[in-house]
Amino acid sequence: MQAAVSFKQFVTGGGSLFDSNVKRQVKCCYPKRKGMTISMLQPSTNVVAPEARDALKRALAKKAVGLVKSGMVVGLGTGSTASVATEELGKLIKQRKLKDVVAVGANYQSRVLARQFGVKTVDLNDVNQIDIAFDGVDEVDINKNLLKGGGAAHTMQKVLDSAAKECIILADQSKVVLQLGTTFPVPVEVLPAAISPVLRKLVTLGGVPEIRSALRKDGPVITDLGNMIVDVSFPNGIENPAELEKYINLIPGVVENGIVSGIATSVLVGIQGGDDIEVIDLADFVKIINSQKETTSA
Ligand SMILES: O=C[C@H](O)[C@H](O)[C@H](O)COP(=O)(O)O
Repeated sequence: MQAAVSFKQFVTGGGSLFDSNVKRQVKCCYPKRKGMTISMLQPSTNVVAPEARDALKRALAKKAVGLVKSGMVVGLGTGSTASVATEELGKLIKQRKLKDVVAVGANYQSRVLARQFGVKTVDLNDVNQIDIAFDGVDEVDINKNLLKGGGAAHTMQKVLDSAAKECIILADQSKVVLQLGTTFPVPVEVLPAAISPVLRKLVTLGGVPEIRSALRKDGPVITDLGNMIVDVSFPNGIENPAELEKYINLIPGVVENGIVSGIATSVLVGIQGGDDIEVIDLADFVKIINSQKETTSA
């Protein structure tokens, strides 16, 4: 918990699939799936109530760990969703439903949690490969481009996620957006000694950079890797995530940024309708949205 600089200052208008034109179309006629009234999705606000959010995270986590097989090396992401997945993984190991599973944690916190939940951790450099990685996300678009780094851990998350044969992203419905960068800034990890020139370069890319301040400590957030985090808002959203990801990383002094294109192999979306929770693939979620657009425009 270190974001003393509220993300709200970066909000440039809703970027959710349920906002803008799509919002009005989906609002009244969201279809039923398996008897579930998804019209309860509350598209007008696209806010998932905190109680529902916890239930969605749990459902996502259970679905994700169901993909793990005995003997696998698992990559553990960070954040509240990935933490629940670690907890669920620990349960399966404790119940002996999974054997010989080891995990690589993306940061200090994920390793601590793994040990707490009885998941054996190993160093990334001690394994030949990661079989499957789970991770949360701040935003995901319909092409599986991700925006990560709300917890300032995106650099090692990207290393783990890209090293994994399968990278499974866990997102509740509020994380799915039409365009990245509309509700979150892009976190950029920067060498402290290079902070000023990097800030200037980020402005030339059209960004509005702000150094992330620590909570309950004066001064900036310092990452597990000893660097600073600059949150860069893009007032019109991000048109080409893969391109911007590359351009930011080309700035000398930048360690890594939170745009993740071309790495997620699967995105699981947790949706809620009333008391019902369901986890579906992003592609199916998009199909539902598109079918509604067709229905309403017919
Ligand atoms: O650095 C943090 C990560 O990118 C998290 O995966 C992301 O912030 C999502 O976190 P949460 O699952 O708590 O919403």
